[in-house]
Amino acid sequence: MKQSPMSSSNHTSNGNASVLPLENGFSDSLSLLNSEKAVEELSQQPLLHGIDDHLIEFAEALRTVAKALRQAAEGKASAQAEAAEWKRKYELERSRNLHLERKVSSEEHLIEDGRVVPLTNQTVLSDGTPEQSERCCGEHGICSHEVLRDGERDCDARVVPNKMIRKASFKLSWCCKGEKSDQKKHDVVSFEKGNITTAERSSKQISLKWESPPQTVLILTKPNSTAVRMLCSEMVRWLKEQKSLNIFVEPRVRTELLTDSSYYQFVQTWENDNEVLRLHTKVDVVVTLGGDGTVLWAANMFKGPVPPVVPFSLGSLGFMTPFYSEHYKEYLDSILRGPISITLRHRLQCHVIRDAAKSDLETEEPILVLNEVTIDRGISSFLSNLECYCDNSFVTCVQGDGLILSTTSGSTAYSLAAGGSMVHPQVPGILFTPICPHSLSFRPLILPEHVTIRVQVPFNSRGHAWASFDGKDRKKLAPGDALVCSMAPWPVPTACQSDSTSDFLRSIHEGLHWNLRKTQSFDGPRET
Ligand SMILES: NC(=O)c1ccc[n+]([C@@H]2O[C@H](COP(=O)([O-])OP(=O)(O)OC[C@H]3O[C@@H](n4cnc5c(N)ncnc54)[C@H](O)[C@@H]3O)[C@@H](O)[C@H]2O)c1
Ligand SMILES: Nc1ncnc2c1ncn2[C@@H]1O[C@H](COP(=O)(O)OP(=O)(O)OP(=O)(O)O)[C@@H](O)[C@H]1O
Repeated sequence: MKQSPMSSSNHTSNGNASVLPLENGFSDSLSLLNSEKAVEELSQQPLLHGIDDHLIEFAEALRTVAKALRQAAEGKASAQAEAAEWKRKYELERSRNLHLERKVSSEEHLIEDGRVVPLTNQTVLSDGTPEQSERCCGEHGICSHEVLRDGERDCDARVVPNKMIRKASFKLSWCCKGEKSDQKKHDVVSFEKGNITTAERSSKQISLKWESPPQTVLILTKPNSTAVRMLCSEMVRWLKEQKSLNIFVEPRVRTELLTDSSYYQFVQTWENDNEVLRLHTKVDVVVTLGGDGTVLWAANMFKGPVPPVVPFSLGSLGFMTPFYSEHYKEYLDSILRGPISITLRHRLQCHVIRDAAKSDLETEEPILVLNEVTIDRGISSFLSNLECYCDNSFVTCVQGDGLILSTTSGSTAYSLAAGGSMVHPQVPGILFTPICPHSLSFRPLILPEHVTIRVQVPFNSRGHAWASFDGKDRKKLAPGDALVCSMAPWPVPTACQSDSTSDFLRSIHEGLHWNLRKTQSFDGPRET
């Protein structure tokens, strides 16, 4: 339809306030009305001889279309008129406020050395009007940090315009489990002038740059695999001869290497658990050869800080193993040079507190998990009954097969199988996923990383519960026992093949064939 020459005007020819210009591709209502009139005129002209029924039908159709368009335009016109009315009211209110503002600030002067000085920190322009120094949102915007002025209302609800309201100032502080810590204050959030702004992201792609060259590598391997064993001996030789590195392996692997050849005498190992506890002080890089289970194994060896882990894929799935073993030389070459993109995989720290314990501090050795801790009914045939608390607030009572408390790295493992969401490993959070809950309304939760979760086996529970850690180390929980779980201070830094996000997406595509569907054919019904 042709645009009416008057379509950009806000007024009709009879001077009535009408329709504002339309911005959605329609012509304005006036042109629609004109079209309808034209159709009307056309249809009322006497039929010329020879014009057949088609023309009548055509005119009827045009009239219907024009009528529909007119109705649409009228609807839009009334909405726009209403908007215009609101805008007018807003402008009126705004100019009244500005007027009051000027009045108040002119009353707020004090005499200093015989000069008139404004009380506020506003600059006064040459004409005496105060300059709006914080007008950052454009002419019609209201910013939260602007000083808002308002009036008190008298008993007849009339505005008495003399009271000035300022935004209250405040301070933010950070605390976790009762302890105050302002360390992150200016890293992540700023709160200058009463405005809270996220200055930085709390989690980012992390890059590791060596400040001195790595010297010692620990190689951990999946047992009972010929392919892994062959690759391990080849890699040890290359790292020694080409990179002159110190090499540590597990006692089992050293024995295997020496069975193959006495050449491997230089390979180091440990003799007892105490030496394992001190490994992080000697090892610069950990290489894993296996699947996800080997990465879990490596994480489990470090009860405190973990050196960067380079996971090579020699398993079937490999969500945490982005490196292809065929290209190990190129990968290791670039990793030893740095910088490396890493994913900081958070771990959960779990404590079992027995009923007999006098306080929550009396716990068994903490256990760190990279994937999850599972509390289930084990071999018991009874429904498990678990009372759950988050920072001492009651969450729910899980009645079903059990509960999974998972890290975001573990979100693609058991938690996924139990219906939990898949979460990017760099997202800080704890997944709370029930296993076969006997309830129609239970849904998995994701809780923030700073909380402490307590799972209590109630005294009235019919059976025991069993806790397992990354699928291992089962511990029996009797009625009255509890498991307390929070984020551990030592994450597992795993090297990325490209970056944390690309590696995560590639693993869910390749590992799970996530959302793989044949593309719908072009051939078929289509919108016209
Ligand atoms: N129903 C289930 O899905 C189920 C049941 C029990 C245990 N698990 C998982 O197995 C893990 C132990 O792994 P394992 O290799 O020692 O035992 P495993 O040899 O029995 O392998 C379990 C499978 O889980 C995969 N897996 C492990 N961690 C993963 C992760 N973060 N993301 C995606 N997949 C992952 C492994 O690749 C493997 O295919 C447990 O932590 C638990 O998450 C899953
Ligand atoms: N160094 C190790 N010593 C003892 N056991 C290990 C070691 N590395 C891995 N395992 C165990 O071996 C099992 C299998 O390991 P992993 O998951 O790495 O291989 P996979 O099962 O072939 O891989 P995928 O799960 O991808 O198919 C796991 O239960 C894991 O705990």
